[in-house]
Amino acid sequence: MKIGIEPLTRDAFAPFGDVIETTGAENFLINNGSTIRYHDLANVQTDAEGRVLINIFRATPLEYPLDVQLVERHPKGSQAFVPLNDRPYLVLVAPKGETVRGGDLRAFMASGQQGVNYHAGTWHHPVLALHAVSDFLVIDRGGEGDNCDEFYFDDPYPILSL
Ligand SMILES: NC(=O)N[C@@H](O)C(=O)O
Ligand code: NI
Repeated sequence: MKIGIEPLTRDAFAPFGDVIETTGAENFLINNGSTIRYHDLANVQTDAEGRVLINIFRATPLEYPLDVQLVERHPKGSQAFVPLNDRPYLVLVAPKGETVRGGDLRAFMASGQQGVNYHAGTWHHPVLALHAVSDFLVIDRGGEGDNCDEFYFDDPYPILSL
């Protein structure tokens, strides 16, 4: 069984987190009218013991069709990915919960102008670059304690083809 790949929209992604893009975003002029501020695009979450990190992930594309072996979640905070090379990439998520059913997996094609912010606890596949090594600005939670739960499927599920 293959997952269908959906276009990434705020509404479709709402159960999993935020879409970071200018389209449809609240915005207003600042800097004496020379700059548009696209305001409050994502809910950055961290626990009291953590702090917010700004990172860059340089991701190498995996082999496709992809055997989805695992998803992971970060219970202590959100994790945002913003593409820096204007290249599309894949987002693979599943609803919060203690286990993941393969049938609950959702795949989205993100454009090079769209970032995503996984809310704390959202199951997701590690970053899925396409076509070429791609850089992502990543905003997530740093600090003490384990903040990465992994869930492995009994069988690679499902084949994700492009
Ligand atoms: N492990 C790590 O920092 N990366 C993953 O969380 C990911 O979502 O790519
Ligand atoms: Ni992650």
